[in-house]
Amino acid sequence: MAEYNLVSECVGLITLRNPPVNALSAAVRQGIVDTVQRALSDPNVKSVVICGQNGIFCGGADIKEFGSNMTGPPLIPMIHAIESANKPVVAAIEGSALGGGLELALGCHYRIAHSKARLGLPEVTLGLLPAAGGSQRLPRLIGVPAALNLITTGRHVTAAEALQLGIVDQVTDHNTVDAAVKFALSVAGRSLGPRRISAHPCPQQPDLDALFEEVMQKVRQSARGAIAPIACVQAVRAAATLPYAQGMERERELMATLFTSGQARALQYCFFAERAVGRWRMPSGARWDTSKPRPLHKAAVIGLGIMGRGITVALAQTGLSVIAVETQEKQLMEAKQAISGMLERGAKRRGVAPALDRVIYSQNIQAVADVDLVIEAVFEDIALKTKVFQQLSAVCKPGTLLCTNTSALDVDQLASETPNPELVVGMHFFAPAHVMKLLEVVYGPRSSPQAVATAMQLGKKMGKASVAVGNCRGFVGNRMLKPYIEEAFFLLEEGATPELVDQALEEFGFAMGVFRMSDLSGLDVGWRIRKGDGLVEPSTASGRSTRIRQGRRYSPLGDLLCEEGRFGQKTGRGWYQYDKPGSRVARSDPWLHSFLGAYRAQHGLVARRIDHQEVLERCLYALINEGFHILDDGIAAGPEDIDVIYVSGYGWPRHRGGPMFYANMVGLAKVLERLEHYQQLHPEVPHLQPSSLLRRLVASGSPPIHKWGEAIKKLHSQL
Ligand SMILES: CCCCCCCCCCCCC/C=C/C(=O)SCCNC(=O)CCNC(=O)[C@H](O)C(C)(C)COP(=O)(O)OP(=O)(O)OC[C@H]1O[C@@H](n2cnc3c(N)ncnc32)[C@H](O)[C@@H]1OP(=O)(O)O
Repeated sequence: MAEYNLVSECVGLITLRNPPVNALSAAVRQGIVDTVQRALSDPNVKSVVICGQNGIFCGGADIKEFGSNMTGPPLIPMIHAIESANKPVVAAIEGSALGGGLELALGCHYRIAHSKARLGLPEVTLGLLPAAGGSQRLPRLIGVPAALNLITTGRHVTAAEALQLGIVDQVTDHNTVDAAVKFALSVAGRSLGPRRISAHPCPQQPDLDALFEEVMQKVRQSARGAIAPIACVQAVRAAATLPYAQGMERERELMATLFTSGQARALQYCFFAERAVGRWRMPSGARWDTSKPRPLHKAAVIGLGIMGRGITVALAQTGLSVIAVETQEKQLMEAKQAISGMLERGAKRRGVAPALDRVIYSQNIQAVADVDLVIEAVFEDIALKTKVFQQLSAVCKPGTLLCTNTSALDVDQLASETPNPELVVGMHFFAPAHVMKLLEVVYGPRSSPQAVATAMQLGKKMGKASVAVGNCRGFVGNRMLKPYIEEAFFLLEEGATPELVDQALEEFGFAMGVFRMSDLSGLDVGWRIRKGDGLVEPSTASGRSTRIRQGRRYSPLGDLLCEEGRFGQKTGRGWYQYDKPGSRVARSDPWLHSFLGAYRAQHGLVARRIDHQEVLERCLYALINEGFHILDDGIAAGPEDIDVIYVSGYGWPRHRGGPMFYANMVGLAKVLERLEHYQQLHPEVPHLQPSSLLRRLVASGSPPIHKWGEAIKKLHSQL
């Protein structure tokens, strides 16, 4: 919908009205077509201003329409009609002008932006390209290199940067619509030819071929198999080399390939999934919209190792006062230096003053007496954490929320050690905590809805994808990682190499294969956990029986490497070799290959040829299968929660939508069939046994992913 008013006697003011972001739905497009026509045909109107209601210009095309039959006037002719108008049209940009919203503004003759506005062409993040002329107009307006940067990354720019680049004509700190109306009055009657961007030639660029070759190479590398960034480069190339009309034709062709692609579906699913996880709910019936978060002013972090330092930085950057506690003086001084450095670097990047004085350092846990929330980040040891929780319960004022940054320990057990278990939740950060996007907020059966709401809101303020999950071993992310890693170990026993497994996973789109990731995070982490679980045994024994532990297949390969002191990057040796400890470039290691050969010989294993498909099926389907168990157990509220966790915290390629979305794309029946196949071959591997939820979903006709929630409820009620 678009509203029309005549203001200042001769300016036609068109206001887009489609809350919350004034997306260009069919009704809005129709409204724009009608109101523009009205303004142009009214002889009293000398110029036109387009703005959006509620302080936001336009969030772009209506993404929800993409999956359906699109009706209403198409965007491209609508924008052409504005550009070819014989009266000046000014875009008054407040809040956001994104995607189709910015393309609409580029069709206007002038653009005035509020200083707090943000502009961008983020279509690439949805698996698309700016196909309402954006890929053709932006390079003509700001030149090829800058346009390539914006279009291939989808990044949003501030009004100041937009002014510098030449995207907007004026920036105001005052009322943007008033400024635009004033501006529109001042340009009434001026020649519009030079203001029509489509009529501009693209600014000359020396050695265009070399530029595009270089950009294409970079984009291919960072795209990890995503097709939209490549199509974006091709579209900008068309703008640089073809007349406008032919460039538009090329833009349309490229968009046609992207529009119906699985990648676009996956990326748009991720967009909505990220928003859906904010609408959390607990099995108790508590929900996001009925649970009020507690206001937070002061927080504390206990334990200033790597995690505690990152958490302190993340808290201080949200504007909270933080008491950072570390009992050992030397560690406290080291942490203070490290935290100050991180805050200074972060502030420099964001162009703000560092929040150094927001952090107070103390060796004494008594210093946290008056904080609203504490995040405990001491060593991962249940006895130590229990002690800290007991101390906190005695020290903190009544009502202080007690959060534990554990990655695997039982949040409910910790809660039971405190007099107020309802105040306890897990906040599982990922290292480095001030950088990584993911936060698992873990609730136990006794966590209060308010405690969960507060932790979720805090995560959002930190800019994290916060996902509320139930309490179980490994929560969601690490629980699903276990079968994935185990399958990778089994594949090595059967004849694969770390290089082969990693290559298959990286070609699939993972940032890093499982073995490179293991080298980065340290092999000793898993070793310690397996020791704690009583799985690690002396390495001298051989034969099949030593590879069955606690009644299931077990591979001691990781343990054997640790016994050799090969902990990964930090020791310069792991599944790969490195130039020196701490170095990041993984090189194939002949020692490892002969070690694998000797291991197979010792255990009577005959290496066979393993292809990429088997690697993907065994590692990914085992992980997905665990995801179905998690849904069945009610640990994650829906497949979106699992997918957001995997995309934002575990390097799962976003253009494949997350593991559960991927299973839906592959087909549940196919996933089930392959799991059954591998389970027959490896009966001693329980994680290959298809989950009963997967079986039930297939039996009920494999509903599409957005219907799983309903199906799960129905299946549970039939049990
Ligand atoms: C057969 C072949 C045919 C081929 C040819 C096809 C022709 C088609 C041609 C079409 C050409 C189109 C070219 C243009 C494409 C686009 O414009 S794509 C959209 C680009 N825009 C974006 O990516 C912006 C997305 N939105 C945001 O980044 C943020 O929402 C925001 C605008 C910055 C606001 O942020 P915030 O205040 O934090 O609010 P949110 O929580 O993010 O959002 C609030 C709710 O609004 C929903 N929403 C946001 N944007 C859109 C949108 N563009 N469309 C629909 N809905 C949107 C969002 O989902 C939230 O709602 P809930 O999910 O219900 O919470």
